[in-house]
Amino acid sequence: MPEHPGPPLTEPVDLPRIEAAVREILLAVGEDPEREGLKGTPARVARAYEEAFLGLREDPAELMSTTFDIGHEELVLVRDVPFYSTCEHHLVPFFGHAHIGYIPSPEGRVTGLSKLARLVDIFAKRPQVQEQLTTQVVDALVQHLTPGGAMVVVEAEHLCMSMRGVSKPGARTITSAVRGQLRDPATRAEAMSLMLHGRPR
Ligand SMILES: Nc1nc2c(ncn2[C@@H]2O[C@H](COP(=O)(O)OP(=O)(O)OP(=O)(O)O)[C@@H](O)[C@H]2O)c(=O)[nH]1
Ligand SMILES: [Zn+2]
Repeated sequence: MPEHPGPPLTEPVDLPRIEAAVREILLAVGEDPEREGLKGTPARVARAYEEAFLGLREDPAELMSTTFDIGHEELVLVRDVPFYSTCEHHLVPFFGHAHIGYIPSPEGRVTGLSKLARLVDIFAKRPQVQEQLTTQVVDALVQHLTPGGAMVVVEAEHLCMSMRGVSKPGARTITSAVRGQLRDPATRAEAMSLMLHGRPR
């Protein structure tokens, strides 16, 4: 599969295959998959992965097809959108908040605010790295809304850095991706301060 998002997958998740794999993992760590507490686990994990990777089967183009003719050509910003994603290196969660801004253009389109939050979920619900999540959201805005500018900032904690490995709970990673007019330093600074103003440290 390409690193960059391809078309949405049409085949459903192969739940029995995940179940078999989870059973193998349990056996490999020395557990008994037949014991009472673990009996339903492979099936539960399969459903949990299906949910965690829903975004592989969702289409950003379809989501962004609801648009309005509002005639607003100033910054639109939705901030503090919570998300949960899955680190593609360790298959453990990373989670936090996304801030999404864009400047509509006369030749472009304005979409519903909820669609910006849904767009984050479409890309978060895939095996991901934070940088790629950030650029995929901003590039989808550019592709589907043809805005004057677009900017996405993602703040997240990675459980692969908190609960294991380097063990640094509380460390937060901030990534940003900026396109078009929002690359102008003054506009970018304004958007960034609106995105991060008053956030708890
Ligand atoms: N750039 C980037 N790195 C990430 C992200 N999520 C996890 N990582 C890093 O991916 C790296 C994988 O490193 P490896 O050395 O292959 O794996 P590892 O031995 O498990 O590394 P440690 O996590 O340091 O124990 C780690 O440094 C993680 O912190 C992400 O979203 N973006
Ligand atoms: Zn990781």
